[in-house]
Amino acid sequence: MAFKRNKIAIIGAGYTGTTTALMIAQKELGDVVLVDIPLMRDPTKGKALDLLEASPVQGFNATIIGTSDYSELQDADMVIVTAGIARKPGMSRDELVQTNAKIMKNVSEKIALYAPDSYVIVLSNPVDAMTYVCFKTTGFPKNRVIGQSGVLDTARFTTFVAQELDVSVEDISGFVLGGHGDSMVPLIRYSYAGGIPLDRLLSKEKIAAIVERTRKGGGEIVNLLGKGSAYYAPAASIVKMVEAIVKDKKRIMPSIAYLENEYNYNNIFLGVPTVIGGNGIEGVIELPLNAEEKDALDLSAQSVENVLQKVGQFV
Ligand SMILES: NC(=O)C1=CN([C@@H]2O[C@H](COP(=O)(O)OP(=O)(O)OC[C@H]3O[C@@H](n4cnc5c(N)ncnc54)[C@H](O)[C@@H]3O)[C@@H](O)[C@H]2O)C=CC1
Ligand SMILES: O=C([O-])CC(=O)C(=O)O
Repeated sequence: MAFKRNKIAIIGAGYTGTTTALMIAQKELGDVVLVDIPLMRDPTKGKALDLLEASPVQGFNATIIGTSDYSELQDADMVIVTAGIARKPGMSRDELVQTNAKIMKNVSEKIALYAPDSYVIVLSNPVDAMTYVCFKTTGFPKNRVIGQSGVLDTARFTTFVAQELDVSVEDISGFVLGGHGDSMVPLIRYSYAGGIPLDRLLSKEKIAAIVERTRKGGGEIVNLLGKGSAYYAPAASIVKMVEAIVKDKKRIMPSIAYLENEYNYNNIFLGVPTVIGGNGIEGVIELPLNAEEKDALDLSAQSVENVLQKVGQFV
């Protein structure tokens, strides 16, 4: 049997979806199918064609098609869901729940129908709850339904630390856990600059300011843009997860995983350290947390639970 390229579908051809498509194609991770709702003209086809026409210039090999026909998902190896609305300045992500849960349910039914063996990465907000809706609607096993937040939140954290220390971002490592909201939990005890614990290099006050900026990192961009939300760093974060799966890299990164007793939580999707490889989420790593860290994680989990209360009718 001949080898063939991966087929990666992206549902939602807006800012995050198209940026993700470009990065996937540039890295030759697979052929891309962009899916969006039908409109009078055909912007999804137009965006796909424009992306494809970048391939001879940059020298990447991938087909990119745009469609509103869900049957084009047929046999996709991976599906990325970015469909839905984004928040406006002054809104919280949680305020998107009613609109996006309806969209997520609809989209998830299509994924289950046309791509029943696919690995799904969810981006749409509020992402912890939307990943739950996708999991319940598709009926896929928990290793194949993954939400993206921790890679992005950690990237924001490491960006701010590197700026503060005036050192390379490559030398900063950290871990942001919990829900993708203002109560997310950057774990300072597990954060390093060149192997040196962060609290040896930065004052308590500086660290507290970075934690606060990280928690509000999405809102900072929403306010600066005025319309829409972040898309370059979110797309880069999804692509890191896609690459870990299609290349079976078994990378350790935070992702939104279904928990069955890990960290003492049940029947919830929450950001935790995971191993991501050819089987999707191959494991959840349970870090020992001190009382303060566990309290912070409990608070964050509670805010995800509060949003989950509102998706009852969609699962
Ligand atoms: N989890 C995370 O870290 C992040 C999450 N987000 C979230 O991702 C979502 C997308 O953000 P953007 O791409 O910036 O928004 P966008 O508005 O640019 O794109 C969303 C696209 O979804 C499409 N869509 C709506 N209903 C659909 C359906 N039933 N089927 C197919 N397509 C449908 C829209 O037509 C639109 O093109 C938002 O909910 C946003 O809050 C954004 C950044 C980071
Ligand atoms: O802030 C938003 O609404 C989009 C998002 O989740 C992020 O950029 O972290």
